[in-house]
Amino acid sequence: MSARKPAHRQLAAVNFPGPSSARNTEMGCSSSIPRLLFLLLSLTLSPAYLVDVYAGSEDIVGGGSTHLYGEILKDEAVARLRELGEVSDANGYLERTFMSPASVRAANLIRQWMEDAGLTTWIDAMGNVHGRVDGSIRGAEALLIGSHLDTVIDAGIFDGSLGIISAISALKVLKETARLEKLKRPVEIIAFSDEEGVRFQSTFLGSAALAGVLPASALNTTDKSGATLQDALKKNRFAITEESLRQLKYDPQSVWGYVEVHIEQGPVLEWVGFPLGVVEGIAGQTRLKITVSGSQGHAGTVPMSMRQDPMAAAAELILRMETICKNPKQFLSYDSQCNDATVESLSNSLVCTVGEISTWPSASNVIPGQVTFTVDLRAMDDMGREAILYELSNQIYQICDTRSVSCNIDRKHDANAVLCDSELSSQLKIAANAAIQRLTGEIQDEVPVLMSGAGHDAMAMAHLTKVGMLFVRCRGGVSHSPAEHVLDDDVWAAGLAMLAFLETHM
Ligand SMILES: NC(=O)N[C@H](N)C(=O)O
Repeated sequence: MSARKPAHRQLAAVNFPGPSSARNTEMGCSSSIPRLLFLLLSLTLSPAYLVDVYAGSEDIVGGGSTHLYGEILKDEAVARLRELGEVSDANGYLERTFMSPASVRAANLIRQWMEDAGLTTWIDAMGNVHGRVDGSIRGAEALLIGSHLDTVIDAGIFDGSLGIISAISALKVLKETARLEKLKRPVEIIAFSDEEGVRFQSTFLGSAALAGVLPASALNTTDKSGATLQDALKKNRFAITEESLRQLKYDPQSVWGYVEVHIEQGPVLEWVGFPLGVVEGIAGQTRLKITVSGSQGHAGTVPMSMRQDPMAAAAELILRMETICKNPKQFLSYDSQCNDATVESLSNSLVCTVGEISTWPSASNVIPGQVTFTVDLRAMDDMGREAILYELSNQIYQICDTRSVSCNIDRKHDANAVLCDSELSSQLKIAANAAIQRLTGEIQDEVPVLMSGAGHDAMAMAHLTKVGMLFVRCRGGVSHSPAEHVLDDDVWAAGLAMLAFLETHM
């Protein structure tokens, strides 16, 4: 890896607390929910507020005791998370992007663990790892459980991996207790090959292929080195063609639903003192690549008044974007598309980020000829997100005109907001409550219900089937950072919740 790792500052990611019951079925202009209200309510109601609910849990439940399967759901799961966290393409930090050597090693490791849990395994043409056990009822629809094996650059070890490992552990418990064959429906764990979208900028490659929403044109998308997605797969002996991509799509009739466990990546569960939460919905997202082209020149000779400097233009564009995203209300005109509800929803959920920027030719004594940067924009309200994108584009073109540089906006990725299935969510809530009760020996308040600001494979899988998600508390809400941390006991709680959920399918 060429980049040197800089010193880290910790920043908490943000998820949006949601109301305590699943009901709002519309993500358009009318989806206005006072989300902070729920958080405040939870803070008042929860006796465990800001308290580690497992303080002293070893005494209460006897760490590693058989009935709570601590050896598998906690000790082994944590050891595996650490082992997988070492599988990296970089020296000294975690980086595992789509089809990299480390991601291939990770896929093989996960496959071994799936086999150890008694599952039949295979790796498909998009590099997704599958582990499946048949159900006792012939022809029953399958329960799919998944998360992703790829990571961001300088990642934490729980993002994605926790969902895969907690599911494998829960199934391993069923195997060890001779209950695997009691499952009525087939259960299939899928470790998706790409969710972060770091290499090709188009996220959910693995899950979108299985859901049948990855267009054939995606095979020609290029990474920074100019390699296509198809090349990247071919290099690892996955001979994907348009036809084989089509064949990856699951028949919706053969699938019962999709469930995903994931770290929260935000601070709410920690605030309210719960290890687990149920996800009500996931924010929609758009990724843009903006290219600003100006006039390349000598840093010492071109007078300031004669410059067409794309770097200064990019700086202005980025600051304008920040202003719009901080105050959407000031920039949107109210019409039938954009009413009070949309604006309120945007005010609560809109976030915009420039995470990557590059310049050409990138030398201190050269006025750049070109600057390219990414924009990641998310909101719970899809119409509101469109309205912001429209406003942002207008402002970008205006600024570029004024500065006599040219701008190109390339829309690299879009995913609409998704609502989790209410029935699946209640089942997950019951499972999470059961897990917490079994671990603490106490009856707690109901597990919280949250909105997710982060994107998940569940967004792609929602095109195929109903989806449900369980969040796991992480320290300080920090994610996409090596400081990401989940308590061992919370890993245990996640495994127990998955086990309780699987037991309802027996
Ligand atoms: N869970 C995640 O971090 N997912 C995405 N890749 C994202 O939100 O960008």
